[in-house]
Amino acid sequence: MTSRISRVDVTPVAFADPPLLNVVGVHQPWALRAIVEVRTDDGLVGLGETYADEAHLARLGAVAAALPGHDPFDLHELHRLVAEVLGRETGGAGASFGGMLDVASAVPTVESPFEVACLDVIGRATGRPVSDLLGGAVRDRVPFSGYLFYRWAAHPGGAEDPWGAALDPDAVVAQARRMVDGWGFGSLKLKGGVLPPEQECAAIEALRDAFPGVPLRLDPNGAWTPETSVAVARRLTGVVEYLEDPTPGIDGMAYVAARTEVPLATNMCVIAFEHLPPAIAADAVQIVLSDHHLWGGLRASALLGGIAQTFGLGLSMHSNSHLGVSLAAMVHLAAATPGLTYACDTHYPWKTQDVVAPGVLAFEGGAVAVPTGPGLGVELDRDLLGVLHEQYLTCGVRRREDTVYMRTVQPDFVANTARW
Ligand SMILES: O=C([O-])[C@@H](O)[C@@H](O)[C@H](O)[C@@H](O)C(=O)[O-]
Ligand SMILES: [Mg+2]
Repeated sequence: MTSRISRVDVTPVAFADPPLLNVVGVHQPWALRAIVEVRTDDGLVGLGETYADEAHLARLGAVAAALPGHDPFDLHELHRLVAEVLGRETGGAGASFGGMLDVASAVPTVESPFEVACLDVIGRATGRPVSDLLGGAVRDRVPFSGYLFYRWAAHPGGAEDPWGAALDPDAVVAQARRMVDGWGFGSLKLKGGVLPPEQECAAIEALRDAFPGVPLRLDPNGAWTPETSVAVARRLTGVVEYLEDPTPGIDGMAYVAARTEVPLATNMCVIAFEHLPPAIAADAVQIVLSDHHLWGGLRASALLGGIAQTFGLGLSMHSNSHLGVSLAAMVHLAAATPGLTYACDTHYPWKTQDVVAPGVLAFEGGAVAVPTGPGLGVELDRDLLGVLHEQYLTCGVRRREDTVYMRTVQPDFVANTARW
């Protein structure tokens, strides 16, 4: 008998998030995610994880309601169904995530967690890890970079966590030390766009002095003008392995790229397949950060890997605040993508709660071993899922709003890109 999808659950969850600063503001006390469970009539359950802003949740719910009766192996049909449901529900509107990432079509972001969950089902049905379904793992451990943030010691009115404030080079180095000692990261990324570029360059130079030979990245999320970006690139030539989104847009990045030897990376101006031709034609970026949540799932991200290789682009991986289901999916994808040669980003060390049972995903030497069990290789802990869902119900946060939250502290805060 062909297995059919019998039920799909989408559970919004909230987990405590520290006050991490970025160009659009500051992380709220709660980060939201949605956990997708695809059940089949032969008793399998596949997992996916995605954003949980209200509008996204409504779209996920509409697709979840349409999935029962469909074949979990038929991923082309899944794509067609998502496009049909969203066309009906939203007229094909785009979507926005966190004030930084705007996509012209919501289809890829909505399709992604269902595709991951179906691949988890297929892996469980066939007894093969998801990395095998993507062509096979070319590495058995996936290296990640330590993701450093400028941050406050505590949320307004909240308790301090063990990390403390980080608003100058010494504190950034101390944060990096904690990341390297605790997780073993062999490369470091600083989220910039928070302080004037001069101060962020000084922090990178302090990291270079404290961690000689460790690859470094700076990502101001488009906070600088093209001219400022060129000046920063000149200063940090030979210091950073790449500059990520120094300035907004393909044209701005192309202007900078033509004037520096420092490779430019992006998870902002190339976030969908239609952005690749103009970016490649303009030679705007040398490295694309893939992200299966945004690009339409694991197979679409593997396709991106192939296109990147064809056109000589490097490949790295983008992260947003996430839990263990996403980490497992990221690890399988990175393991099965030969051209993904840069350490992946992850926000994982910043969270203190999860929904997956501990044990499978562990950082050793800054890398996570690729799970070898069937599917994603991780299981939901239903008690933890319940706790994080309850937190969602009571926390009051319904969408990521870094700028709105920042204005509760600094009313005149302006979240403008290219501000310096
Ligand atoms: O978590 C953050 O504040 C990051 O700034 C995130 O929103 C970005 O999407 C991301 O990590 C990036 O690399 O641009
Ligand atoms: Mg980035």
